[in-house]
Amino acid sequence: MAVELHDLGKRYDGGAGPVTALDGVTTRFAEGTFTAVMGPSGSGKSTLLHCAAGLEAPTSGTVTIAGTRLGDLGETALTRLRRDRVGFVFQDFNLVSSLTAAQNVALPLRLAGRRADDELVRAALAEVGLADRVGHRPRELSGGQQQRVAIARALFTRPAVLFADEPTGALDNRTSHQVLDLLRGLVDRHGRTIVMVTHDPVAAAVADRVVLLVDGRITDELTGADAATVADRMTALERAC
Ligand SMILES: Nc1ncnc2c1ncn2[C@@H]1O[C@H](COP(=O)(O)OP(=O)(O)OP(=O)(O)O)[C@@H](O)[C@H]1O
Repeated sequence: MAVELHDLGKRYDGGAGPVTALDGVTTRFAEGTFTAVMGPSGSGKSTLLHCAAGLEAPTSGTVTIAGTRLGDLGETALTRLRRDRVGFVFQDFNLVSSLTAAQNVALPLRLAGRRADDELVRAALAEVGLADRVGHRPRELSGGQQQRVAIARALFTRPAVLFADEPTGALDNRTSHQVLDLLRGLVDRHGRTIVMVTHDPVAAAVADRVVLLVDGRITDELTGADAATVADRMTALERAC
């Protein structure tokens, strides 16, 4: 199993009073599967992704990635696991503007004091369809191409799972489709495991499974649903909230 979440809870004790962002989430993301996480605004989707990726510590419950329980790790081991076993892509790409596509892909390894093999970097960019953009800087790339560089960077260490938080949120429809096709192909052709937060039923329908969150709890799941079915379920959820 790529990722297992057991009875995950997350509470924020902010100035405005405590907020329960996750309330007993139990689920699993199997290797070679594509899962979308949906839910109304504030339902805990980003918190779920951050806790599952080890970017934030849950208040209770456990996260297990490729057989390793994150709560058992010290800070150094957790940093290493996050770097080597977890990929993360964000809505706004988070590329370094002064670096080329290839340098951006190699950056996490370089920051860890390791060298990235040029051929492997080139292959990673080829895997996302950017073999001819290796030397381009982010401003010389379209939004969709920048997101593909971010995906290549996230996958470079061959992580057990790729988490994507609204990866198509900043892209137009056509470019979104290209990025979603790429993600689907990474699962189908390369056996990657992807967990993606999205508001978009069309994006969610590309996944094998859609997990629906309400008030920090998983309330429903859909398997193999088309965009219309996902949209109907979301509308029903939002009406009930
Ligand atoms: N750092 C924080 N401090 C306090 N409360 C927080 C913090 N981060 C998130 N929350 C709260 O936790 C709840 C879940 O937030 P989260 O961002 O996970 O929701 P979301 O489903 O991703 O929302 P959206 O779709 O609007 O991005 C919200 O009520 C939010 O206000």
